[in-house]
Amino acid sequence: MSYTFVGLLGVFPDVGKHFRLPLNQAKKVLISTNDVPMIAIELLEARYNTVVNDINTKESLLAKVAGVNALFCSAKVKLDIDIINAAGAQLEMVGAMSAGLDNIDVEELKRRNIKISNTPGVLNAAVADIAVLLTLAAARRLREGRIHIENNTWTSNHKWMLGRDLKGSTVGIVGLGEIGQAIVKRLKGFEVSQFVYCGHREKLEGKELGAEFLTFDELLSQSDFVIASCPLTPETKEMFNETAFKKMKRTSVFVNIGRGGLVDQTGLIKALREDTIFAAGLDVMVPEPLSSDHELVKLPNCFLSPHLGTATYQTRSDMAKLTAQNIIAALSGEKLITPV
Ligand SMILES: O=CC(=O)O
Repeated sequence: MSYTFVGLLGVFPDVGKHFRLPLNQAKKVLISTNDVPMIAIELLEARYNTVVNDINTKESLLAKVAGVNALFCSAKVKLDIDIINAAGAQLEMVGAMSAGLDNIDVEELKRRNIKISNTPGVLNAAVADIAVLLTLAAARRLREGRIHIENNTWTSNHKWMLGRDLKGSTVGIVGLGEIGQAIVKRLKGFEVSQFVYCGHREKLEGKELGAEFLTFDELLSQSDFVIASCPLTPETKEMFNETAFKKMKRTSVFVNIGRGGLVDQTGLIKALREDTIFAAGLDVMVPEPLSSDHELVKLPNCFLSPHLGTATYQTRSDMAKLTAQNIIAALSGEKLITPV
């Protein structure tokens, strides 16, 4: 590169975008969803033969994935062994624009030495904010209150619509990963009296946050708020079932920002209907999207949000950029930024 051109880049950084030749047109990247923030598309298009498609079914992914070196994927379609086989032996990298990997056959990808990345870190704040929102909304009966306004049944009575306090409460975090820790940091401002958590092992971060490590059963019976912030794995599948809800306090609030599959929804519906627990706030459920006539939608003590955990402009943009940067690292033979 000439000094003049390098100098020009310093003064007009955008010039590089127009003059830079694709580094490797021979490498093919498939972005499997067309709703990805532009930043990621631009980063990849500038370097590789990049195809953007809106893929919503397994059949269309099977048809489009053949011959790609890297796949930028969203959670719309399960990435199973059929897709991996259809891609072909040249597949080097799968970049997931999500923290959760329950939709991807990670084991099979690893067995074939295909690199994988996800997007931890950049989404912690947004997801933790939603957890706080759901905790407060469920505890203070926001859905029920709204129904009363709509039905003209708003009552002035000192015993009407009483909720549960975070102040002085015990909050139990199931899965004290980065998101769980971000939730604790936020809730500290609400004068919670004790934080407890459970998971595979006691963590230094738990000690630093002043949270006590308990077994799952101890956490259920001692917590006023139980917040699920763990990944969905065969081990955690439906861990919140009828038995678990029975171990919780009748006054307790259950919040889920992990995955819908963590919950046996029939058990949850029963617990909410029979006042085994006080209320629930869910950002994730099964299936997604949930149909409007689903029992969970009808329950007044269940506050739902449609999987909005990472849905902010900044977070989605950061997730897309990180996914693209991981793909670039993989295709350049460099270390991934956030490998799985
Ligand atoms: O649910 C969102 C994610 O896993 O990123």
